[in-house]
Amino acid sequence: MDALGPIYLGFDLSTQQLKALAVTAELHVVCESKFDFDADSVGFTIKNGVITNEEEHEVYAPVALWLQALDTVLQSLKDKGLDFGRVKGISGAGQQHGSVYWSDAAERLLRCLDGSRPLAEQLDQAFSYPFSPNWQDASTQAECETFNHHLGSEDDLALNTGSKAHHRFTGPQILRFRRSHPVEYQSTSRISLVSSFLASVFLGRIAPFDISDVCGMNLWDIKAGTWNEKLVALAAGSSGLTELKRKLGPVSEDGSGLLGNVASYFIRRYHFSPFCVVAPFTGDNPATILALPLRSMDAMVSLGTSTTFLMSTSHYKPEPAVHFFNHPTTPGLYMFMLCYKNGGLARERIRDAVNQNSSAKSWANFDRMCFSSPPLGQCRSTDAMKIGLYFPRPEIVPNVRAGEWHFNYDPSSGSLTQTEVGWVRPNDDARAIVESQLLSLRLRSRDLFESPGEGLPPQPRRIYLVGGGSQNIAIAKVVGEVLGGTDGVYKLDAGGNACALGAAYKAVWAVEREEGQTFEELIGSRWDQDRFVRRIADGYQKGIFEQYGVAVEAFAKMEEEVLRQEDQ
Ligand SMILES: Nc1ncnc2c1ncn2[C@@H]1O[C@H](COP(=O)(O)OP(=O)(O)O)[C@@H](O)[C@H]1O
Ligand SMILES: O=C(CO)[C@@H](O)[C@H](O)COP(=O)(O)O
Repeated sequence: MDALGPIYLGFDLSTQQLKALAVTAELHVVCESKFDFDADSVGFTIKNGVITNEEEHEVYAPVALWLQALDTVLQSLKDKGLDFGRVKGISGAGQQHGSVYWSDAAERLLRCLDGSRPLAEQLDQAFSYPFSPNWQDASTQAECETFNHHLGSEDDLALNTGSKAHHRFTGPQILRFRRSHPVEYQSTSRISLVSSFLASVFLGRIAPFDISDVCGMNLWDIKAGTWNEKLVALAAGSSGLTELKRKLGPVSEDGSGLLGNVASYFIRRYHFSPFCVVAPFTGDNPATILALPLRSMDAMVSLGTSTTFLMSTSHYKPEPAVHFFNHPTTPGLYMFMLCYKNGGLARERIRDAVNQNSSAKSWANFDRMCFSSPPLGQCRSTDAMKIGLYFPRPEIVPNVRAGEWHFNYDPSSGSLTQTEVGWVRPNDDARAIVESQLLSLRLRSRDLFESPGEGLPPQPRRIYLVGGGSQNIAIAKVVGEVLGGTDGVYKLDAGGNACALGAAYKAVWAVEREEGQTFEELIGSRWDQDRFVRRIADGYQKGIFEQYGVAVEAFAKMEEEVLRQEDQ
């Protein structure tokens, strides 16, 4: 490793932590740090990084918490010996959809930051509202209904903006914010996404939206590359389209178009070079697909607080069950995504139940149950398949209330019964929750795949696991069994966080690319496959994959049944 060469920083401001990571121009990770919101913050009443108001289905986070996290994480990188003077470029990622409401004083306060005092203290007056709605928020059902009908149907909205209306998407959230906090809305000078908020702090002025993250708002017309004025006007209401467009500000259409130099605060306090530049920050999912040169039949499964399924594709085929975003670096490519609210925290609940709710947070018992239970709880092929749904929070796909459901499916008769007969709970739930989350991914992604070779059923070529849950080999094994993957299941072995890594690579590319050189070309040429990824589980296994093929149909029936019960 070149001890004096340039360094690039990547940040990930996600639900439960702020992570930071430094790489060399050769893509080697040299330093990492993280700030866990629950464990490390001082003065905030939060759980899993957020505040929940069950009555209103609101979930939100205090913006000041993130400022405290940023100073602490930078100090910790410094304490670990990182020489900020070598940092040539910074990029980052934020949990998607969350909005930050800046006050009239924001630009002045950002411009005049004093390097001797912490950010949180100085930016206290920079916000017209102190909280950011979190992606787990489910308070905007009425606003979503309005959005879905505004262009015709939810299919029309999906075609235009890449997604149908979702509770967490920023357009419906702004509409609700304006209605429920009219005074604060009025005194908002600018609105940022979490990604552009963090970029703004580094820049010392409010940054534009990123071309990929802007697609998580239900406001951006992806094909036209402009705001959809009908939708912006809907969110703006009588306060006016022009005013909301001013609050939203510009969109940075070039994923590599440098935003400017780092603010003097960081030069004085942490000794950054005045030549260090800030590249656009993007959403945490778009940044995750930049952690490796992803090929078209590869899939990524992010096992973070949310579970997401990500692919890079040149086909734009939005429909209400899925999401399409602009690719964060490459015009003409898109990111396909499925997103589930009940990911890591839902699995943790089963882990805790298996541990008999002791204070031990070990995954060992959960993993043992996953390894020892047969697929779908079937000891013999004539046994019923055990399938379930595990939603401690209201779910996104399908849009259903919080709850837990258990079913048995008889493959020979095709009959599905809601029952716990034959279930040994909570032990059987360990494998069943992982299977349930993966069957939903398989159901909704299966049309994207072609057969990878003669005699093989359509499936991904390679599956990459990222996020906190990717450390879990038992989960990885079930991933290969349910989703297949002719090349196997892999884990990133370069640094603890794919999303921050992707952001750091984005900074490398933005600064070092030659004229016209794409992200995939530059990162592909420096990518060291043997060092950066590790095969952790088998993928396609003939017989088991087909068994789950039957279970996918049962799973679809189960969802229909639960939705039918909801409608009654
Ligand atoms: N060994 C493990 N097995 C399964 N899940 C794990 C393991 N370690 C961490 N996790 C999960 O990872 C989640 C956090 O993932 P992370 O990607 O850091 O989240 P986020 O980016 O959303 O803040 C936790 O909620 C936890 O459930
Ligand atoms: O809402 C979405 C994507 O649409 C979530 O994926 C958030 O982007 C937050 O993800 P975590 O990294 O915190 O799980």
